[in-house]
Amino acid sequence: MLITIDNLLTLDELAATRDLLARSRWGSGLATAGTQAALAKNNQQLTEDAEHLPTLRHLVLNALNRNPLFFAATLPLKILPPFFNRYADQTNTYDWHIDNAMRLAPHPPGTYVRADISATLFLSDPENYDGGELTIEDTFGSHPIKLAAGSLVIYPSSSLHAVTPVTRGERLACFMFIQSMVRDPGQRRLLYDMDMALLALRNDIGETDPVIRLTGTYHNLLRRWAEN
Ligand SMILES: O=C(O)CCC(=O)C(=O)O
Ligand SMILES: [Fe+2]
Repeated sequence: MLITIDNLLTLDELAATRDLLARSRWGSGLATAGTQAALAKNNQQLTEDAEHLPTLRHLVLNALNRNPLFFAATLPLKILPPFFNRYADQTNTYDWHIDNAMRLAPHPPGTYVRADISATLFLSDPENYDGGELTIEDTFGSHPIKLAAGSLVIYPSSSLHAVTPVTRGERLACFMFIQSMVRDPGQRRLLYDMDMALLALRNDIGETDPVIRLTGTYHNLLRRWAEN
């Protein structure tokens, strides 16, 4: 399931994010790449000791946590602290890869986040760079994604994806990995569809007895499938 969320960041948050990134130094994207990803990855990334990284992470996590669509689509259990990347120099790119399944969490020490869902938050205006499409493959084909600054795409971490070379300008983004309460993408999809249909029904006809019963069924399915 590939879902976009427009305007995850407010204009003020987007401006603050860009300002902090403009005052940051970029390191090699290879810092968080495994051996296979290292062959595909040619971009830049904020290093873990970057001065503004805690503020940037706080800003993005705050925007995710207040967004009901993000919650409904991901059912987040754990979110790895977001990373920030940059593609520029007319060459940066990220070739086809699948994200690692398990990522070491900063705390508690020795624990892992299972990447069920990957997400990219676009931070540059699309007209200011060429290329840089995040291309995601699923059973329905290949989907090139290039969103307005401040908008987010989420997709299953199990999908093959790539970022095409940025041949003009710079592409700034924040990328993240989420462990869902519901591990299975098919079950997650059913819950999301049901949640959205219930939302529409509630708006159309209000909290009628069948709507209350169906909402109960949503929660009972979640109770059956959720893990923590
Ligand atoms: O830059 C992006 O949009 C995606 C980055 C990515 O796929 C990764 O870091 O694993
Ligand atoms: Fe990736």
